[in-house]
Amino acid sequence: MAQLKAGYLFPEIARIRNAHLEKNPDAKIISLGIGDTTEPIPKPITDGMVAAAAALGTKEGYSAKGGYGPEAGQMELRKTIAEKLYKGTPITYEDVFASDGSKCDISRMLQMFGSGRKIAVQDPSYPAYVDSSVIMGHSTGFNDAVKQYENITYMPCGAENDFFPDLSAAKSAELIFFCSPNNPTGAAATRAQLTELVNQALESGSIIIYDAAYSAFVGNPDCPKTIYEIPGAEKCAIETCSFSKYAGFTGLRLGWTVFPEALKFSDGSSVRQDWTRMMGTSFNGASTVAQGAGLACLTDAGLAAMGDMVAFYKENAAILKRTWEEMGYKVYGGTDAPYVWVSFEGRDSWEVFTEILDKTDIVTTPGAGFGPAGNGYVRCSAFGSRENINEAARRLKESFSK
Ligand SMILES: Cc1ncc(COP(=O)(O)O)c(CN[C@@H](CCC[C@H](N)C(=O)O)C(=O)O)c1O
Repeated sequence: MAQLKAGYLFPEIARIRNAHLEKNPDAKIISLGIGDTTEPIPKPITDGMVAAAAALGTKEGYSAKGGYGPEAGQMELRKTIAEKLYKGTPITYEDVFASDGSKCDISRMLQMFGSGRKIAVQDPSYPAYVDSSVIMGHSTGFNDAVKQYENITYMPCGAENDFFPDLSAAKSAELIFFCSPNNPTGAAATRAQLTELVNQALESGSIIIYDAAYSAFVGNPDCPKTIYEIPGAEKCAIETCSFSKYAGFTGLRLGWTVFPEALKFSDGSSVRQDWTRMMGTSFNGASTVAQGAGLACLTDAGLAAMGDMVAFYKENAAILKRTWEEMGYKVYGGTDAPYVWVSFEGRDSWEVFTEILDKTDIVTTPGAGFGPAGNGYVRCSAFGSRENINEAARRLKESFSK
C-alpha cells in the first residue's frame, strides 16, 4: 500500500468534482468522467430481479436459493452464459465463474497468482490493473522519472501505433492484461492482432488476462467479442467480463470470469482448480438477486433490451466524437466503445481536465490517470442521458472550439 503514488483515479475525480461544486454551488455539472451507466435497467431484466427477490420470501424459494450459493455461481446462470455468450468457442459452463464484478475478480486473481509476478499492461489502461498489482506486491517501487511502477511492463498504445502495442516488450511477462475494446482509448483489437497476442503468449508461457467489459459495444465484424474466438486462446487466456456496462449493473454487481479447463501453469497444474479454491476460500458468491437479474439479461427479451441500451450509449459516443471533430480536434475511439479519446497535442492532461471543468462545468477524465502514455489525451465517457450529452456538446463547442 505504501508504494501507491496517488489515490485511486476515480474517487479522485469524484473529489475534484465535489470541490468544484462547493466552489460553484449553482454549476450544473455534467459528468463525462467516471464510466458509470445512467439509464434505468430495462423492464425484462428488473422483472427477473424482482422475481428472484420475491422468491426469497417463500419457503420453497428460500430453500432453493436463499442460503450460501455455490461460489462459482448458480449452475443455470453459468450454463446460460456459456451457451449464449461463448457459442462456437471451446468454453463450457464449468469454465465460467459468476462473481460480484470484474474489478473484484481482477484483485482476487492478482492475489491468487502470488506476489512478485512479472506483469505487462497496455498503457493507458484501466487503473485497477496496475493499482491492484502494486497492492498485491507485484511491483518493486515507483520510478518517478518515467512515472511507472517497476517490475510492471507498460506497453504504450497511442496514435503512433494505432493504439495496438508492440507486444515484444511482454515476452518475459507472466501475466499480460489486455483490454479490448480498450478503456480508455476505445480501440478494439482485430482478429489478426489478437492472434498475434495469443500466439506470443502460447510461445512464451504468459497468461493473458483479457478484459471484455465493453465487448458488447464492438460493431466491427473483424474485432472479436471474446478472446476465445482465437484458436489456442483457451490454453493461455483468462477472460473477465461484466453486466455492468451491458445492462447497467454497476451498482447491482454481477460479472463473470472464464478459466478454461485447458489453461495450465508451466508445471501442468490447473489454473481453474486454483481459482475454484480461491473463490471457495475468499468469496461467498454473487448475490442471489443479482444472479436472477443476470439470468433475465440472457433471455431473448433481456438480450434485446441490452442491445438497445448499448446502442443508446453508442449514439451518445457518436455525438461526442462528432462534436470534438467538428471543433478541430483529433479524436479516437467512440465507435466500438463508450469512450472518446481526445488528443490535446501533448498538453498536460490534468491541466486540460481542469480547464474543461472550469470553463464548461463538464467532468472528464485526464488521460494521465490511465498511465503515462495517456498524457496529452482526455477521456470522455458516453454514459449519460441524451439531454446531458447534447448540452455537453453545446457547451464544449461554445468554449473549446479551436
Ligand atoms: C475495463 C474495465 N474492466 C472492469 C471495470 C469494472 O467492472 P465491474 O463493474 O467491476 O464489473 C471497468 C469499469 N471502469 C469504469 C468505472 C470506473 C469506476 C469504478 N468504481 C471502478 O473503479 O471500476 C471507468 O473506467 O470509468 C472497466 O473499465
